[in-house]
Amino acid sequence: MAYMIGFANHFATEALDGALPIGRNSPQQAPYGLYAEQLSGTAFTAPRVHNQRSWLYRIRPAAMHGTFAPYAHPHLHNRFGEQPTPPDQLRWSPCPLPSVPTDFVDGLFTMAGNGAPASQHGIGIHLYAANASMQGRYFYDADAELLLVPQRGRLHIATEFGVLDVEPQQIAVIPRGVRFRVDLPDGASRGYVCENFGANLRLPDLGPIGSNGLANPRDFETPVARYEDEEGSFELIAKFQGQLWRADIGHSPLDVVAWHGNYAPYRYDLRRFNTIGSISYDHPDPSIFTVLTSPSDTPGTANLDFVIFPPRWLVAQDTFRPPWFHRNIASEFMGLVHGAYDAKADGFAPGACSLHNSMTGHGPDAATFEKASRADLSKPDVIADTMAFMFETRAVIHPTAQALDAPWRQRDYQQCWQGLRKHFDPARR
Ligand SMILES: O=C(O)Cc1cc(O)ccc1O
Ligand SMILES: [Fe+2]
Repeated sequence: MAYMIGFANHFATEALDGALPIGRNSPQQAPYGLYAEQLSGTAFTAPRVHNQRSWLYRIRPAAMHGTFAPYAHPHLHNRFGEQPTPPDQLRWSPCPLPSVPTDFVDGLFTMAGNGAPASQHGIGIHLYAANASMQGRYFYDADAELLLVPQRGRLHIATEFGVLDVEPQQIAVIPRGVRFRVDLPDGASRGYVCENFGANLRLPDLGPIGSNGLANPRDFETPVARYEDEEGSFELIAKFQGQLWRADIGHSPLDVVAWHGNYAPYRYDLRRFNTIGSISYDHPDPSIFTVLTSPSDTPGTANLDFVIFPPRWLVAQDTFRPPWFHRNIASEFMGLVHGAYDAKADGFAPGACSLHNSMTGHGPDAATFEKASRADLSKPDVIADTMAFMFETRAVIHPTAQALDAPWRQRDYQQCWQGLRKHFDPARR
């Protein structure tokens, strides 16, 4: 068994029998000559229900590496709102795949974001486009928990805690600080990354839905311990306070032989989401599709909601079934992993993204509106072959200058609503 099941369980796993000390975390001498090390993902004194930490039993402590020096990355940063943020609807075609060897770290491109790592709120939204596995280099993000949404190609993510294999329509979450290496078994690969500077992602409350539904805890998978005992001239890349740093490291930091605790990476297959919708009338708010949420200090007003639009039946009667026209105090960054999105007939291909900021009007394009307002509602409509998602956040999402200037930006995006005809006729009810 390569994975253990459950969301934020207290897991215990060892790659060598007896590597976990029994009955204490920090014995005078840990088994096999391992070093004991705690990794805390919440304040020591966070309420027990939210407290997350793990104990790692490793060949060398995480402190062993050279001095960090800035690592120049041309496209990755957290400087949001440096230039005016337009209230326009924004959309981008899929970003190009690299033409020269590029690994996951070098292939990151910052699209947008809000807040800041220093104040531990907000998010950074990035794309990655890469074609090479990380060779002799390891990465960690001290600023954020990472939500990875592959769109093309699988990711083989070797972490301190074990290995996560994810393919498009699955996601991976790497907690803040966890070191990892990304291998690309399929070559040219692409996807979305959300850096969550705020509270760690958790499952939303279900309220009147009851004790089952949406993303079920059993479907989250955390890797069993696996270690590398390797020495060499390697590189440790850190993201700290919005920029990258590099240090020499003489061994693989993925040297954890055993670990226990509830702060660990996990994966989830979006196709397992239990999608709930209206079986009478009206299209519900998209919060019904929340997979994971990062709460802010204001109840019900998330720092980040990760929302998906999976395959589903539309059966509502006397209802415009696709997403409605709307304006929202929250800001919405969307992507498409697979298939087509039911609010947009054209222009939103897998790998594309869109940004509808606070109070910016948006909704179905003209073609979708015309079709859905005449659809035969006596028949249920099944939306198959689709997997769109949204990073929704309470604060305005500032696109970066490089995103606004990107050649793959669709400067004519607004045109998709210009064909909406005037139907108003005071003589007709
Ligand atoms: O804007 C969008 O396409 C996302 C969205 C979908 C939906 O079903 C309802 C609201 C909403 O913001
Ligand atoms: Fe929306």
